Amino acid sequence: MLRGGHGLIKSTISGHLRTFTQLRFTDIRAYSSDDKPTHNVAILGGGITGLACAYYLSKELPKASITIFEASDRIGGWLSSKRVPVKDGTVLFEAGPRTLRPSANGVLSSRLLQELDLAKDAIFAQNTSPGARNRYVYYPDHLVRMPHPSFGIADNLWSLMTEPVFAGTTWGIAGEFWRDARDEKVEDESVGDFFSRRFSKNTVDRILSAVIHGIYAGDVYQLSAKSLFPGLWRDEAESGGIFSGLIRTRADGLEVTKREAGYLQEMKNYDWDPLLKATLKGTSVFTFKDGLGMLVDRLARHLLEKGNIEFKTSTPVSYVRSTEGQTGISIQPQESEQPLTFTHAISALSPYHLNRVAAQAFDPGRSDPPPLIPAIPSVTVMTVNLYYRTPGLNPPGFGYVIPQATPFENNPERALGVVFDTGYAPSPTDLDLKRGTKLTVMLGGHWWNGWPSFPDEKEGLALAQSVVQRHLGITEQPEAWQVNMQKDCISQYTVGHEKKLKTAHSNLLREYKGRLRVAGSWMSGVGVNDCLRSAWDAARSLKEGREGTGLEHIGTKDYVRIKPIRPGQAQEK
Ligand SMILES: C=Cc1c2[nH]c(c1C)Cc1[nH]c(c(CCC(=O)O)c1C)Cc1[nH]c(c(C)c1CCC(=O)O)Cc1[nH]c(c(C)c1C=C)C2
Repeated sequence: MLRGGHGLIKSTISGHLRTFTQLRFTDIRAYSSDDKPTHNVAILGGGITGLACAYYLSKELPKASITIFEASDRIGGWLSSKRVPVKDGTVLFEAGPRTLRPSANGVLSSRLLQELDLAKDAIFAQNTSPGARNRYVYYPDHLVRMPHPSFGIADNLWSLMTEPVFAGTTWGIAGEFWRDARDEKVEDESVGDFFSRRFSKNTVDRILSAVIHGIYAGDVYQLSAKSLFPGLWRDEAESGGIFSGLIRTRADGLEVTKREAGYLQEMKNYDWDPLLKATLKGTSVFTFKDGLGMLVDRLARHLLEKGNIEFKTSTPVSYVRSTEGQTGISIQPQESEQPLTFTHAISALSPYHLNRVAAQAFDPGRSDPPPLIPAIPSVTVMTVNLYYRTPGLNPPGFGYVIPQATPFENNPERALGVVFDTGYAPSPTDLDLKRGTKLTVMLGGHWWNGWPSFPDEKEGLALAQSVVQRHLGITEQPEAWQVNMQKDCISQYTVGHEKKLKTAHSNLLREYKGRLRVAGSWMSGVGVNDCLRSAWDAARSLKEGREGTGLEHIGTKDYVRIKPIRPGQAQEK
C-alpha cells in the first residue's frame, strides 16, 4: 500500500516558530503485506489529547495507520510555552497550564518522562518546597496562608481563630458528622449547595470557591458536586456523610470502579527507572526547562519518527460520517475534493466543534440538527505573564486564589488568582528566577460569562498590573509581559453534567456504532493529566475491539474495594 502526505508541522520551541523540515511527509511509504495496517485511524484535533491518542494508539496497535487532522497551523492546543527576550537573555512564559502532578492520572505524564526521555529536561518541585506548602487565599483584603502540618499546631490554630476567611469553618466541619444525608431523590446538586449543607456557606464562599477558581475558573454554585466530587457525593448517599465515608474507607478500603482498579493495577506494574521513581516519590509537581511545550514537542517528534503517523495541519474538517453499512468513518477535509475513509476515528475536539462536524453527518438537510453532544459550557481565561527585574516581589509560595466572597472593591478587576511562577520551578538552573520576579495573573473565567466582549491586550495588561499593585504592592513596570486570551479553555461540568455525558454516549453509539470515540477535557477531568487518561482509555478500548465511545464508563456502578495496607502487611498483587 502506498501512502503519502503533505502535512507540515510547526512548533513553538524556545519562542521561535521552528519548522521541522525533517517532519515533512513528502516521503512515500511502502508497506509489505505483513506490515499492512490493522487499523486506519483518524484523530480529530492536534492538541495534547490528540497527540496522546496517537501516542497510545501507536503503542497499543503498532501496525495502525494514524492521521491527525488539525485545523490550525500549530499543534499543542492550550499548551503554549514561549521564551521572550529581556535585557540579559530570555524568560519563559506559559500561556496555559505550567505544571503536572505525578499522582493519579499523572502517572501517565510521569511515564512519558521515561518513555520520551524527558526526565533530564524536567524540573521537579519537591513536596517540602515553599511552592508546595505555601498556598494563599486573598480575603477580604490581604493574603492568608492556608494551614499546613509543617507550620505547627500553634501557627495553624492562631490563623484558624483570627483570620476572617476561616469564620464558621471549624464549627462547620466539626458538625458535618451529625448532619442529615440528602434526600435520595436528588440526582445532582451544585458544589456550593452540597458543601454549604455539609460544612457551611462561609467555607464555600471564602475558601472552596477559591480552590474551584484555581482549577475550573468556574462558579461554585453552577458546577456539579456529583461530577467534581463523585466519591464524596456517594459517601453521603451510602455512609450518611463525608466523615462517615472516610471512617468506612479507613476500615474497609477505598471503593473504586473496576475500570479504575484496572488502571491502578496497570500503573503499579510499570517498569520504572529506579532513579526516576525515587525522584517522583517526593515530587509535588514537575515542569520542563522550556515549559510544558517540550512535552508537545517531544511527543510530536516521537510520533513522526515512528513513520506510520501523518499530521495534517491547517486542515479543518467539514464532516465526520459513518460509511455505508456503518463499517467505517468517512472524513471530509475542507478544500479536498474526496472524503477519506478510515476504520475508526477518535475526536479530541471540544463538544462544540465535534457537534459542528457531526451535525452535517447525521442530519445534513436540517438547519438545526439535534446536537450529538448536549451543550457543555466553557469559560474564557485571560492569563497575563509579567516579568519584573527585581527578584522576590512575592512571598514564597505557589501563588494565591481569590474566592467569590472577596468584596468587589478589593477585586474590581475580577481576577481569579495569581501564580508565583518562581514557586514551582525553584531550580538553580532556571536563570529567569535568579534575576527577577515572574508572575501570572488569571482573569475572567465565570466572571466574564455573558459579557458581549472581553478586554483587549492593553486592557488586560492594565488590569493585571492593577491587581498586583493592590494585592502585592508591586508598582514597578514589568520588563517583559505577555497577554494570552484563552477562549473557551475550561469546560464547565455544571449540574446535570453526568446525564449529558450519558446522552452523548448513546447518541455516539447510535450514529457511529463504535467507530467514533471521544477524548478530551470535557468528560473526566479538565487537567492535562486527565486528557492523557482519556486518550489512554480511548486507545485501549479501540485495541480491545469493544463497541465503545470513550464514555462507556460514565455512571457505572461496578465498584470494588481496594483493601488498606496495614504496617507489616504485604501488598496484594
Ligand atoms: C489557564 C488557567 C487554568 C486554570 N486552571 C487550569 C488552567 C489550565 C487547570 C488546572 N489547574 C489546576 C488543576 C488541578 C490539577 C493540578 O495539576 O493540580 C487543573 C486541572 C491547579 C492549578 N491552578 C493553578 C496552577 C498553577 C495549577 C497547577 C497546574 C497548572 O499548571 O495549571 C493556578 C490557577 N489556574 C487557574 C487559576 C484561576 C489559577 C489561579 C492562581 C485557572
